[in-house]
Amino acid sequence: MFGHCTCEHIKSGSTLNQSRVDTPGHPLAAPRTTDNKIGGDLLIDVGSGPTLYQVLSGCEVFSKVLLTDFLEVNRQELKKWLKGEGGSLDWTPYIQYVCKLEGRSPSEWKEKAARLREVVSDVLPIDVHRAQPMASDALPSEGADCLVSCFCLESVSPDLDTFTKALGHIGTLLRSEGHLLLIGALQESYYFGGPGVKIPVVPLNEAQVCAALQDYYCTITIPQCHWPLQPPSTFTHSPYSYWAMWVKCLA
Ligand SMILES: C[S@@+](CC[C@H](N)C(=O)[O-])C[C@H]1O[C@@H](n2cnc3c(N)ncnc32)[C@H](O)[C@@H]1O
Repeated sequence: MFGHCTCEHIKSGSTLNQSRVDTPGHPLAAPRTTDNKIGGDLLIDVGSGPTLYQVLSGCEVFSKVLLTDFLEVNRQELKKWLKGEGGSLDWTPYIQYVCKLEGRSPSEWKEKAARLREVVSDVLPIDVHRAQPMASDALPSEGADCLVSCFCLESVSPDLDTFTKALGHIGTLLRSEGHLLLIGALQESYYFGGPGVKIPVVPLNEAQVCAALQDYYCTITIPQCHWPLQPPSTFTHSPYSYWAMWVKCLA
């Protein structure tokens, strides 16, 4: 089954490490640390899983954030953290680290956690394989100002064609000229969601991802940015890099 990584896998420690945010020029920190003027009313995180690192900077520059996932168990984990319930994943070191990336004091982490809890308005179901991935009343008719999606599309798509279509489906959630912030792994064919839980991934190269994007999006505002996994990952064989791109959407 593609992409069914849950909080139990994450808690086992195999899918989460600081390399996901510990990266020079990490695009998730970029809204606050570069000249790129990304921000607005609504940010949707596509395929959140049970994780929050991907919206730790975005929550500062959007007034509303929607988290989404296919699996109820992941949505429940996110809701647990948002409600401050015990037993949820501890995001403190990540929040402190992102504060540092943003040039703030790590001691400001509590303010960031409070801001995140304030702006996340819901955690909703999504299926990127459907032409309408979310319920029609889940977002404003004009669409979101920005989408972020991390390690989702390639891990839930069995082949390039499905990946490409999924990119088009999520584009329907985005307003005209909104931004898509896409992060993923290149040349990855599997990752370990937990000990012994091998999850298949469609291996993609940069040219394939760019071609798929060009089917639906335009104006690549920041070209692709590659960075090595540091430290080398124990949960994937993806050789050297994650991949990121910011794209403006066609109407
Ligand atoms: C590799 S995980 C990535 C999670 C998170 N974004 C991260 O960076 O750690 C892929 C996520 O996609 C979700 N997923 C599986 N099938 C999906 C689908 N058809 N549509 C949207 N998300 C799906 C899984 O539940 C899982 O949380």
